[in-house]
Amino acid sequence: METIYSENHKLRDAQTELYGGQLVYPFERPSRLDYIHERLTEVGLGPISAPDSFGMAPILAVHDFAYVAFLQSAWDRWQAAGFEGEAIANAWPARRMVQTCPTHIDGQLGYYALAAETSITQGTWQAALSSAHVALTGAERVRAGAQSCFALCRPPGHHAAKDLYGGYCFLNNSAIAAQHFRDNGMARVAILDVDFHHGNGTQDIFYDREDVLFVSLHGAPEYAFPYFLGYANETGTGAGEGFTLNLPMPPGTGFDIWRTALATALERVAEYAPDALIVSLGVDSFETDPISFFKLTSSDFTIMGADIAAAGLPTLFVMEGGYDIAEIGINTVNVLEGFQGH
Ligand SMILES: NCCCNCCCCCS
Ligand SMILES: [Zn+2]
Repeated sequence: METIYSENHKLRDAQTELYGGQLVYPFERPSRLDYIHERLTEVGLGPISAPDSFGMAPILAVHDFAYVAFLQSAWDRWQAAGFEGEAIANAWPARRMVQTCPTHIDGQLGYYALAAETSITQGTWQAALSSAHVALTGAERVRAGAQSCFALCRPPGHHAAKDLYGGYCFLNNSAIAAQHFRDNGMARVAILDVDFHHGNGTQDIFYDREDVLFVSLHGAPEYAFPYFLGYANETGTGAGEGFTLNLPMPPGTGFDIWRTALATALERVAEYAPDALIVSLGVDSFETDPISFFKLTSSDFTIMGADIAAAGLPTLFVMEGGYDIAEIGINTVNVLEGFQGH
């Protein structure tokens, strides 16, 4: 299986994350991809190729123009406003307040942020754009006939909505790839999100549409970020009714239960009969992930890959989360090796 990868991810080098009332070194850090890259090379999964550029059109096919303009200028405007630290949202349009975008950058951060843990820094925009181009390049490989491809994306994307960032995400790489498939001849695309966290952004982007099926396995929102989306009763709206399937699971869930949910998810995908499958591949369902609460083992990820392969669909894997850094390489590549059958 070919991997698409760019060193540009290192431009996203935030030094602070708000966690437990402290500013800590971010869980979503550049070294995550070093461990995956090292493991890919170690097992010889396949060629590792640089992304092509796709400009801004595929980004703007998913994300609002004003939101993209905000992302592009936020760091410079934050610095110009005289703030010392990294750009972190701290005021939101809460209940019964107006959803009007303020002029000041400090207000705009809160208008566009869904969570406070994710800072914006110098290079964040460039890294996010490059990450989307990694996903688009992988999509092009699948469109050209590859049975599978791995888009080693960083920063991740599945929490980002058309006009929302947070959960370490700025541009929704999987959604951008899905829209690219739709804009280039594919009638139906399925997105399977196996990251521990609900892909609220991906769900939101396609929620009223029947041409993209969204299925997610995740920590129950009563207990897990993003907390405010991902319930089983969210099934789509309008034309999209029935084209969102959420499979939330409680703290402590192990692979026996998780795999049953995967089977349910894949049944829905088979019934939908898409032209391609995009897997939002987060491996934070791992038993010792520091910010999650599922109990999958490294060998479970191999089985996960094999189960997904059984769907028999052209498959684009898009890297999302995974924060047990020492094990992220093994766990991620186990999925891909399991998918390939060895
Ligand atoms: N107390 C946990 C806060 C989690 N904050 C964001 C997690 C984003 C995961 C992306 S895959
Ligand atoms: Zn996650």
